[in-house]
Amino acid sequence: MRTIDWNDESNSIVMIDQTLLPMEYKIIECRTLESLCEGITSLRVRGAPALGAAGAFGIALAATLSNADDMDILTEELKAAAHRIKATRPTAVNLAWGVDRTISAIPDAYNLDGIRDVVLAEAKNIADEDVKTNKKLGKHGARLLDDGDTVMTHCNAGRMACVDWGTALGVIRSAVDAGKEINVIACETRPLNQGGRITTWELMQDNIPVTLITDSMSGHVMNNGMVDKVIVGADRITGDAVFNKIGTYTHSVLAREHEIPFFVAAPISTFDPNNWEDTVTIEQRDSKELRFFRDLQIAPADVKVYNPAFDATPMENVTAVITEKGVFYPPFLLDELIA
Ligand SMILES: CSC[C@H]1O[C@H](OP(=O)(O)O)[C@H](O)[C@@H]1O
Repeated sequence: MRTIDWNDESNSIVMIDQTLLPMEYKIIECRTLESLCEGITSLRVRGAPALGAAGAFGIALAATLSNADDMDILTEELKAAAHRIKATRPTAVNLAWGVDRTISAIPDAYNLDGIRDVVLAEAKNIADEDVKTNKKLGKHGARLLDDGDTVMTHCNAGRMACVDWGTALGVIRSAVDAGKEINVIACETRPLNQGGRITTWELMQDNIPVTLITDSMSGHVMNNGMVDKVIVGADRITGDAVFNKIGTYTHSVLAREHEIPFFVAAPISTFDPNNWEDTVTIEQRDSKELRFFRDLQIAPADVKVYNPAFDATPMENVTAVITEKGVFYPPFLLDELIA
């Protein structure tokens, strides 16, 4: 089962509900645009490439559900759906990229059913391409890892953050496939613990050795020579910064201090040449995520909370960016890289 897919029989979106992992593996179906948007905002589906596919399938779902009897009306409805989907999470550029690329297929249609067909075909193309892209990216990145390396990662940039295979974990999987022994240190990644819940679960399923640590331990493990390389995913890459899960910046500073290579693995669709660090919106999430873990209260119910979902890592802290087109070493010109 891919992380997210289209069900041709019910004309709906199916996805693994990641909020339940690792305790429960449950596949859910989104039959309405609102249920998809809820799934995105609640992180039932999450991770930049997976959000790209979710946005694309969201347009296909809106087209399928529409009762419009006119191409222009349907087109306007899909543009409204695009706006609604993009509003769910502002930082991961892939969400808007997947929506916009699917909407851009509409002019290829000659009638109402044609619109429904072309947007669904484009969404399926985006999903299929993501898997191929991650495998290419993984092979490029695998050459940067040495046999016996211990690699630290943050959050989840595995197959659950993509349609399949993964980006940061895709590099690790490709290195293991190439016969290299790789040990992973996974940071739990508060407050939603994508690392502790999902990365560990993925790697244990693949029999890749993984050790879970708290985010606050990263300096200690680096200072004690326990980390050979750091590899993370990304939600948006601008010319001057990498936007990724909160805590990534901290690890990058520590890696630089300890002269440990800090790699970012991301497809070209995560690159954003139109923005800079100071123009990107960082998603602010609900205070409840810090006051409670699931239903367990872990802080005063009325304590003031600051809960940004992402931070910005300056490109000068990044050793290399790994993409499906190859490995790029900063400083590089974004326009040339994505051309
Ligand atoms: C391969 S992109 C994964 C990227 O997305 C995650 O954020 P979220 O779990 O909030 O969607 C995190 O930043 C990962 O590095």
